[in-house]
Amino acid sequence: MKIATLQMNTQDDKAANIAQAVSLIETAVEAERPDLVVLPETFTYMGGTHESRMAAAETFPDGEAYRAMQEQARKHGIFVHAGSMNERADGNKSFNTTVVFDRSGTEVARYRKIHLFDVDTPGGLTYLESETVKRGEDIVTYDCEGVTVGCTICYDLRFPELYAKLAAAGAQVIMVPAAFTLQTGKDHWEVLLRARAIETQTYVVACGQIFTHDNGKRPCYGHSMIVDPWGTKVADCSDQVGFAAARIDIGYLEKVRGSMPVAKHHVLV
Ligand SMILES: O=C(O)CNC(=O)[C@H](CS)NC(=O)CCC(=O)C(=O)O
Repeated sequence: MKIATLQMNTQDDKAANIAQAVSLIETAVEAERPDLVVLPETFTYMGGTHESRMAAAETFPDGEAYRAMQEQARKHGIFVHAGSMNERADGNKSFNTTVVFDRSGTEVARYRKIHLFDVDTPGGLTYLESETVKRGEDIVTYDCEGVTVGCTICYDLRFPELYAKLAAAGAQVIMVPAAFTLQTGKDHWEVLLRARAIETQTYVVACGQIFTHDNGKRPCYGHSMIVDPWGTKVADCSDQVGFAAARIDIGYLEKVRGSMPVAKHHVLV
């Protein structure tokens, strides 16, 4: 199984964002022949006002972005892990939702971000995601032709208990679509991704936003990467709009888990 992580720069023009995603999928499919592609958090819309974001939010399955990603899955015969899209919720809020399509374009998973980013970052930018987003409650995994894939989004990365639960549910690959900030990302992103991969002995596939959003006000860190179950980075998008790919080797994962069976050695939980 081969996965490509597609690093984007999303702005406040939904049609242009969908076009950027489609173009990256086409190029990555041509170059890498992946079985699965993953897109970043809120790849359909970033910036704007609360009103314009709500206008760009969708109901599924009739939303424009939903249908475009479903069509890409079907057209190329690949799994599309559509990082996240704003899904309309009650009370003038949305869910921050991943939808996954299989090779036929059938929806196989839907995950709503559990941990919301209400944080003052060191650079002085304040984020209050819970003001506009409703949090999800369910832990989600899906089967990708014999490989179990777990869903997380961005700030979820800081909560290892979620990753432990996904691993306990059988996850061999854990996805992390994100819009990680430059301020936090430069010091924490790779450390956290590699730690989650090492402690769960899974492939961690991270897919971020790069450059600025919201009229230059919000820089994201990029460095979408794939980390293997030993904690080694095996692919990195660096700091550009583009993609990186890696092969998921379940034999290697089993070897790592077999020689160091940490899942069987927990005594405090
Ligand atoms: O709101 C949008 O437009 C897209 N979503 C985001 O940017 C989200 C919520 S504000 N960002 C994060 O979760 C960053 C986490 C992070 O950077 C960290 O944990 O350090």
